[in-house]
Amino acid sequence: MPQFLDTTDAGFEDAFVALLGMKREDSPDVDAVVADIIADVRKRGDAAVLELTAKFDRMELTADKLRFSEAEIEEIIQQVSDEERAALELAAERIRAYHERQMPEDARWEDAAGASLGWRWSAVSAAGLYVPGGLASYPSSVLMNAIPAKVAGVERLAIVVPTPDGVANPLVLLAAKIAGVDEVYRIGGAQAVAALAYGTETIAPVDKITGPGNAFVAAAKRRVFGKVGIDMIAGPSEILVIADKHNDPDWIALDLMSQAEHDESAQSILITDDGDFGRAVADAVDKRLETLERRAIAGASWRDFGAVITVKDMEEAAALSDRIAPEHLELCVEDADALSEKVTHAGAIFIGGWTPEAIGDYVGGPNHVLPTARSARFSSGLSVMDFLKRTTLARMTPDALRAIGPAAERLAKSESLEAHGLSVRARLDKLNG
Ligand SMILES: NC(=O)c1ccc[n+]([C@@H]2O[C@H](COP(=O)([O-])OP(=O)(O)OC[C@H]3O[C@@H](n4cnc5c(N)ncnc54)[C@H](O)[C@@H]3O)[C@@H](O)[C@H]2O)c1
Ligand SMILES: N[C@H](CO)Cc1c[nH]c[nH+]1
Ligand SMILES: [Zn+2]
Repeated sequence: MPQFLDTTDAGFEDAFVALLGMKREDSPDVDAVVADIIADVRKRGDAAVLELTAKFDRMELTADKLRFSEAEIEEIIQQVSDEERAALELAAERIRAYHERQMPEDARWEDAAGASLGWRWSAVSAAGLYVPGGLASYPSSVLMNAIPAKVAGVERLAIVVPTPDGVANPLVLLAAKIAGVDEVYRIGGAQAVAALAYGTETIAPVDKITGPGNAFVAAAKRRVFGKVGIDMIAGPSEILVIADKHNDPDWIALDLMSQAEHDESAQSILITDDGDFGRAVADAVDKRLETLERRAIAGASWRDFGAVITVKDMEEAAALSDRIAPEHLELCVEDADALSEKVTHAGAIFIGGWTPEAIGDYVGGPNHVLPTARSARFSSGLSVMDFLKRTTLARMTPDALRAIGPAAERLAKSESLEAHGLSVRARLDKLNG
């Protein structure tokens, strides 16, 4: 059973704070394991990656097999049906169209002092894209990672994807081909993140690592940050549904289960202003869990991290939602647009009862790589911006230097940085003859 909370209960605040603080993806145990894995890959390169792949993905490889060859890819993707290919192509098209709109503009202007100022965007040179593959396989995550990178103009795209027991998903490889990925490596977990960050004999290091993954992947990305850039912490999935009693409890139950089935560490929460409706949804979940194929994972996640919270009204629901800062927020209420305006901290909002979160996972257009574990308070879903850097531009004319140079000299003196001040003064002296 998930937790049942009611904001009118005396112990609500403590219980809610405990819910927010649940350790799902940054436990010290996970971090210690990950620290050792990264150190091992840094020290022993391919040899460590091969050993760890044998251990965690039950696959004996040699270094020359770490990367899928072109010929292998072409052979494996023959297994994809026309229907699957069409669905992938539709998804790719919609994701590309959405992300093309995100491209920012360069800027250059002259200000009142006569200085020419601006900025210029440029893509990172090489990106490593993590595609999960442990408990489920994610061709959709190939598209969600690679398409924004391509739109941004990244030159080299390298995917890492675990293939447990050596079983490769043909759709993952086809998605990589559709999106224009250059290299695909059959490795996963912290060892793959370390290989991308530090490089090995066969894997050249990248500049930025993006993509979702389980707790080990999330911890590894935290640890390699600084050596490379990372997008965000996109760990075990989460959904918060705010729903009133006018919904079908079974639809809401399925929406909650859609994220619970990703991982035992996933989290699904329902907030409703009707306690009886909350119970009905929980009953519907139990019923669905009897037959759901992934009931072991979904049931564990629902039992350990799930919650049904009854609130007084939707204002209170929005306030609690902002404290949770969920990865996905579904608003299944009468005026969903109005309620969405009241929410600030969420990775992605799905507005109205006709928008199941799963549409966003595949074909909506927005990215499904989203911040988890309350990091939506300060980060956003994957976008072209994650693959771009902004370089600022400044050009002084003699008049501009005359106008603003003395203030720079004054501030340099105040900071006791003599050479700074002198570098300006030398030019001003020249201008003053
Ligand atoms: N937030 C997002 O945007 C988003 C999107 C898609 C998926 N996800 C999440 O991605 C995750 C995918 O997880 P997954 O497990 O299916 O695949 P994964 O590829 O993230 O993890 C599999 C790897 O984990 C490593 N691993 C497993 N057990 C380990 C252990 N005991 N010690 C060290 N390493 C270990 C192995 O190396 C294995 O290759 C799920 O949590 C899902 O919810 C999140
Ligand atoms: N819901 C996941 C993000 O948390 C993304 C995904 C891919 N496939 C299915 N779901
Ligand atoms: Zn999903």
